[in-house]
Amino acid sequence: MMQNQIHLWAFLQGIGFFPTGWKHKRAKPEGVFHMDYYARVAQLAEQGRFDAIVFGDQLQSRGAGGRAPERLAMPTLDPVSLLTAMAAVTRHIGLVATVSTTYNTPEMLAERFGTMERITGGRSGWNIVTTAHPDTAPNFGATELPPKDARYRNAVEVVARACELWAAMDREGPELPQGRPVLVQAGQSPDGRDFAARTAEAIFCPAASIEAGVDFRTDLRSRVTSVGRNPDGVRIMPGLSCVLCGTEEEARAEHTAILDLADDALAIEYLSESLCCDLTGFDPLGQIPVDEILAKTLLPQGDVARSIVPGAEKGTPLGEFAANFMRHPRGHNVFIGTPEQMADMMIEWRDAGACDGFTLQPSYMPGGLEDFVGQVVPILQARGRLRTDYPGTTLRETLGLPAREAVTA
Ligand SMILES: Cc1cc2nc3c(=O)[nH]c(=O)nc-3n(C[C@H](O)[C@H](O)[C@H](O)COP(=O)(O)O)c2cc1C
Repeated sequence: MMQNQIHLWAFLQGIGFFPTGWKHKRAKPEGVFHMDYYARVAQLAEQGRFDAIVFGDQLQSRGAGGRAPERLAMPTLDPVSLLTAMAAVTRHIGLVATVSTTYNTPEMLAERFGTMERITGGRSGWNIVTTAHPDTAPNFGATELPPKDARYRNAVEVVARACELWAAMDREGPELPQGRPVLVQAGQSPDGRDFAARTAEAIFCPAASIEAGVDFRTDLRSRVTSVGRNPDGVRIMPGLSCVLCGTEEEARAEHTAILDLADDALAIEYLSESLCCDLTGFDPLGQIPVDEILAKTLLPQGDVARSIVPGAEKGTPLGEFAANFMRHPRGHNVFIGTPEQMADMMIEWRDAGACDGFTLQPSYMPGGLEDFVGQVVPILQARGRLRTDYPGTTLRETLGLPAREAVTA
């Protein structure tokens, strides 16, 4: 395997990572419910020699917080079905589906991923989440989510049981190509990191700076070591979005132009969604309605207060606050510059131990992915840091992971 290889994943949810990305002239929002769009982007990611494509899940009720899906263009398609369909038009790329342990039984999980594993010829991965959105509980006959520590305790048992079921399927034959899906995780809290350390073979995380990446990876690797696992058996893949142009100045102007595609209404919908509280009836020129938000939000009040009170104290109008909030990339790294500079940055992060690779979140789709594959991938390949072909047929081989470890509750 090449030295300090950069792994690449593609997070292709919706029409791009930027909330306004779907309004970009090179976005294709009309494609999001059509297979030819997904075929095209899957083949493009494979052409760029990405390890895997990842899709999230959203089990909460739609319309939460006043969101209008047609405006934000973030459709929720079932990730297992979607990725299995993408397998039919690709040959090597891995397919990582996010599925919750809180609202699925081990038997359902074993069946779905067992099918995906066989149908994709060993390219399946499971991004294990416990579901954090409070609007989900009513869809499953409950009033509230279980507390986070209970969700993670349950997740350990669910994953261990699902692994037993895959082992049984494998024994009964025909063998599962990888024995089980590659196990992926995306939790950030101490409970989430401990869970990842016990189970995950790859981790999708935010890291806004190289220092944040080094801190996260160092912490995770030490947690992995302390449970007796090999830290080299875990790939850490922070999110990375980008705006690329021929010069840095042009890229900055393009970034501003994309953000400026938002109007007050879109920004307030996005804020409503993020705060789990419908603000669409409030005047964009009025004050931030702190008391109403804290009374109505479904999220922990302390977290919400931390994000809105400083703006309210400065007297920032609601519309302006919402527009600024949209510019904040949820803790992920957004690179703005030339393709050469982006390749330099990626190599620097990898060599500093800030990551094993990146989860690309194109700012708009499919144009953002086309630019990355056409302009950055050849530079990384020319510098010997990105593969020019796949090493085998399974996702485990592509990730260069060591032999599977047992997962026990
Ligand atoms: C990059 C990233 C992607 C995530 N994707 C999903 C998802 O698709 N579905 C979901 O229910 N949770 C998702 N989560 C949420 C986490 O799995 C987790 O439930 C949440 O971060 C709260 O747990 P924590 O406090 O341990 O981070 C994601 C988290 C991160 C950091």
